[in-house]
Formats: sequence, C-alpha cells, structure tokens
Amino acid sequence: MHDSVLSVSAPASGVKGTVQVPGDKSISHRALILSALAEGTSTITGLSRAEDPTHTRGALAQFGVEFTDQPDGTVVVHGGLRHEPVDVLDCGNAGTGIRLLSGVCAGFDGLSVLTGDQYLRQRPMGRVTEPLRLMGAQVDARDHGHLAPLVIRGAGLTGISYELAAASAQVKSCLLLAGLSAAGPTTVVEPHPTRAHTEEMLLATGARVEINGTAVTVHPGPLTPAGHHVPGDPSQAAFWAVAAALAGEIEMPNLYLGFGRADFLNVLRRMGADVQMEASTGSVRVAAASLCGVEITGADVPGIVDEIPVLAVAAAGAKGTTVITGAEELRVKESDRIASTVAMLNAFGVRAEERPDGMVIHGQGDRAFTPGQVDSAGDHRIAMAAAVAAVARTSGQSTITGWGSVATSYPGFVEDLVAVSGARAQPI
Ligand SMILES: O=C(O)C1=C[C@@H](OP(=O)(O)O)[C@@H](O)[C@H](O)C1
Ligand SMILES: C=C(OP(=O)(O)O)C(=O)O
Repeated sequence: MHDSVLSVSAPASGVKGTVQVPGDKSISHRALILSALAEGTSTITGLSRAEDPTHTRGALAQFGVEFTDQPDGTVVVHGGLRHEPVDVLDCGNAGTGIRLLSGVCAGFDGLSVLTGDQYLRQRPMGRVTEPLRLMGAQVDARDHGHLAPLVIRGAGLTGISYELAAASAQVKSCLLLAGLSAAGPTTVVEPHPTRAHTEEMLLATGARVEINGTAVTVHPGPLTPAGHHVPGDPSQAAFWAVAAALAGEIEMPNLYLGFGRADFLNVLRRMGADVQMEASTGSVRVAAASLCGVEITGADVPGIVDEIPVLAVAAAGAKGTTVITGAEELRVKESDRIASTVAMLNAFGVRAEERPDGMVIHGQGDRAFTPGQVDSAGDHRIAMAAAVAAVARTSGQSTITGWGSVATSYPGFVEDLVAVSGARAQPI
C-alpha cells in the first residue's frame, strides 16, 4: 500500500527526546538468510519487523525453513533449505532481499523465481545475474537478464575472482553467499569498501572468510547455527539525527555503529552539528547547532549511501552550498534519489539542482522552509526525509504522498515523529 498521504503540521517547538529505532534492516536480512542456511536451530533477537526483511523471511519459508516467534520477540529459526521453493519468491520492495537471495538460489540445486514490487522490478539486476552466470548458475531475467523477475537454476558453481564495477554490499554479499556452495574460493574486490555485515556474520557462523583490504574471499562450507542479535538501525537513526541537528536534541541508544554505517554522523559533525557517541553502548546524542554546507565526494558515498536524502535536508538548513558528487548509484535505488531528493527540497522552497552524479543544495541558513506538497516517488527514504524537513523547518501543513512506502523499513515512524516533535501527523 504505497498510496497513502501523510499530512503533517509542525509546531514551532522543535524536537526533543529519546528514540529506540527498529532493528537494523541490513543485518536483519542477513540474520534470516544465514540462519536459514545453517542446519539446526538459530535464534534472532531485535529483528526488524519492517516489510523488507519480512519478505526475506517469507521467501526463505518457501524452501521449507521454519520460523517461530516467541512471546519475547525472539525468532527461532529451524534452518536448512529442505526443498525447491514451492512458489515464486516475492522480495517486495527490497533490493537487499532479492540480490542476497539470488546468491542463495544460485547455490541451491533447484529452480527459483524471484520478483518484487513495481519499484524493485525496475532496479538493475545485471550486476548479480552476470557474475552468477560466470560462477555457473543458469540465470535468466526480463530485459535480457537485467530486470526481475529472475529465474535461477542453481548448483554446480565454481568460485570466481570478481571485480565489482560499482561499490555494492548487496552484490558482494550475493557472490559470497553463492560462494559458500561453489567449488573453490570466491573472491570479490570492491572499488571502495562497503558495509561488512555479510563477511562479519559469515565469520561468526563458521565460514572461512579472508579479508584483504577491499578483497573478500569465502571458501565453500556449511554454516553453523548461531544466536544473532540485531542492533538498532543507524540509517533510521539518521532521520532523528538530522531533525535534532536542525531543531533540538535527540538521543538514540543501542545503534549499530560499525564499519560503513555511522559515517553520516561524521558528515553532520563536519556540518557543525553537536554529535556525541559512545561506541561501547551504541548510544548517540545529536543536538542543534548552526550548520554549514559541505562537500561530499565519491569516496564518501558508500558509507552514507542511504542517508543522503536526509543529509540533503540538513544541507538545506545549513548556511552555504553543499555539493554532492560521485553519487550516481542513487539513481538506481527505490526511486532515482538524485531527482526525488532535489524535487523534495524544491517542494519546500529550497533551491537545489541535479548534477548527473549528484546535486547542489543552496542552504537557507536559519530561514524557514515553506510547507511542502511532496511526492515521495514511492520511496520510503524520501518520504521520511520530507517529514523531517516539515517538522524541523516549517510551520504550517505539509503533505507527503506515497507514505505507505515507509512500512518497508520503519513501520513505527509516525509514532516516533509525534513523540519527539509533538507534530500533528496523520496518514490518510
Ligand atoms: O547490503 C545492504 O544491506 C545494502 C547495501 C546498499 O545497497 P548497494 O549494495 O546497492 O549499494 C544500501 O543502499 C541498501 O539499503 C542496503
Ligand atoms: C536502498 C535501500 O534498500 P534496498 O536496496 O534493500 O531496497 C534502502 O533501504 O534505502
């Protein structure tokens, strides 16, 4: 349901409070997949209940993997892929789900068909179909192998050494998961390092993994069941961090602050925000300060790839110009996030322009934004970034269409928004 509208009226009082953000989406996908691959019983605590990982869980159930929910929220997984999937694997809106599962399907002796919603079916899949074919999987897909649905007949793989054309944790993870059942080692080399959840979690589940700079090698072998704990999602915390940097003070406990995920906090610091973090507990506190524009280049992008839409809102409320380059990957997310971020800022009366590989944002300093009529383009991150802009820098009523997309990653967002801002916010 991606067609609801959020109507939000912001009070002038800014934001304040503590937010417990949902479990990390990237880690949730991986905890489900690695538990499903390990024969035996694994447990997952803190799992994100958002639609994206829930689709991954549903897809794994098609292989006969059993999941039980305990009253305290722990998910017990009876792992082992028992049979060919009995139906099409519906990955919903999740690029992470379809790309990681395609690696699992390539290693499995059977036929799998993977698809997703109208947004996912427009996202590039050649980046996984091509290397999986090189490993020996039979893979076909719409648009000559480039768009979902994907059809994969797996097994009989051989490990390869593969250099990624663009930095992508999803493609890296797909190939590492396929490599678990290939003959010989599989090595993935990245142009820039990306989030390391898959290799870290594979190591924790008994796989043989070697990491050498930007090269990761996995050796074939079984995984062992484990107890996975999913910490809070820093990419969701980024919305509150920006709201606080512009208009108040917010604390967030228990966040994942590991490699490749907390860089948005450094960008906010570079802008002048007051950011305190405690690595041992994952606690972060952000407070408002006078912000200034910054330059963001290609090497920064993998570490903030999902946070750029909301960082653009911070830039809009800063003094001076922010220039983002080397961010062309944003064009192939749930929406074209260069176009949709710029359109969102323009809807609030902020001057911003697209560049082929990024954007230029002319910060308004302390001047308020005008209330906006925003089209989220069906993209959860654009919708939530717009809600932050509305409560932090407008007074009056804004509307955000395509609000239903927020359930893919943060179903409780409106409740948290109301709690920290006192805004009147109602999906209609
Ligand atoms: O591996 C992951 O969990 C993710 C990797 C990133 O995508 P790419 O691998 O396409 O950069 C990111 O945008 C996505 O939200 C989650
Ligand atoms: C890009 C995202 O996710 P995915 O690629 O899994 O759809 C995201 O959550 O911003």
